[in-house]
Amino acid sequence: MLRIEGLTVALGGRRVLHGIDLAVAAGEVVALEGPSGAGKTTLLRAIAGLVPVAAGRIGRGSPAALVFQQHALAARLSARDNVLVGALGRIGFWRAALRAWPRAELAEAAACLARVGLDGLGPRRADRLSGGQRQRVAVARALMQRAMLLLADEPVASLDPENARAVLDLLRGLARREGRAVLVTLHQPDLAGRIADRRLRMEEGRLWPV
Ligand SMILES: Nc1ncnc2c1ncn2[C@@H]1O[C@H](COP(=O)(O)OP(=O)(O)OP(=O)(O)O)[C@@H](O)[C@H]1O
Repeated sequence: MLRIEGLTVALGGRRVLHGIDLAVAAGEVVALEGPSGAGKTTLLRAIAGLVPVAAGRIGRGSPAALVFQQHALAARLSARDNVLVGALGRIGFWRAALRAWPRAELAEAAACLARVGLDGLGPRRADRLSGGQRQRVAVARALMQRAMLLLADEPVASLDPENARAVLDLLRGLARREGRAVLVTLHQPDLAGRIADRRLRMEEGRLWPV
């Protein structure tokens, strides 16, 4: 699903990633650990096509969807409308702005919310959801993008242990049941051990097995 070879990225004139090699298979969960500033976020952003690549190549078997740790939702929009943002690429800006969502997209958004355990919470404003529920909406939006490659950057950093486990179990289930590839950065080794098939450590822009 993802194959990276010799990926080098420079930001602000400084090399941040040094010749990264990494493959993630369909159905696999890979956890990225490592100190702050090591380059984990930069790697996910490069895979998503958000930062320029200085050297190397990134092969994707599917579009990638990013799930951020926080500030990921439009606070004043409903959970459902936040999920529908994931369909913007298919629908186009003006139809979305006019709220002229095709019926099939509305049904798909409801199904995505149900798959993350938020059945019935579609109409609720994002800022009236709990932290765990918000993170589930962010995952539902990634599903709405129909991405088979999920890139989750500290998806549970702001959650209590119980909600953190629930969100990670959700990501793991999406890999297991639906064959999605998941690359997730995590600060807590215990959580990485719980979710990951494989754990990697990033230090100063290089990857090592844990
Ligand atoms: N836009 C930018 N311009 C210049 N340097 C940047 C930019 N963004 C990040 N960096 C630098 O790149 C390095 C890697 O940052 P990155 O955010 O990828 O680390 P990280 O491992 O995700 O850290 P954290 O765990 O704190 O999120 C850091 O030294 C950072 O200062």
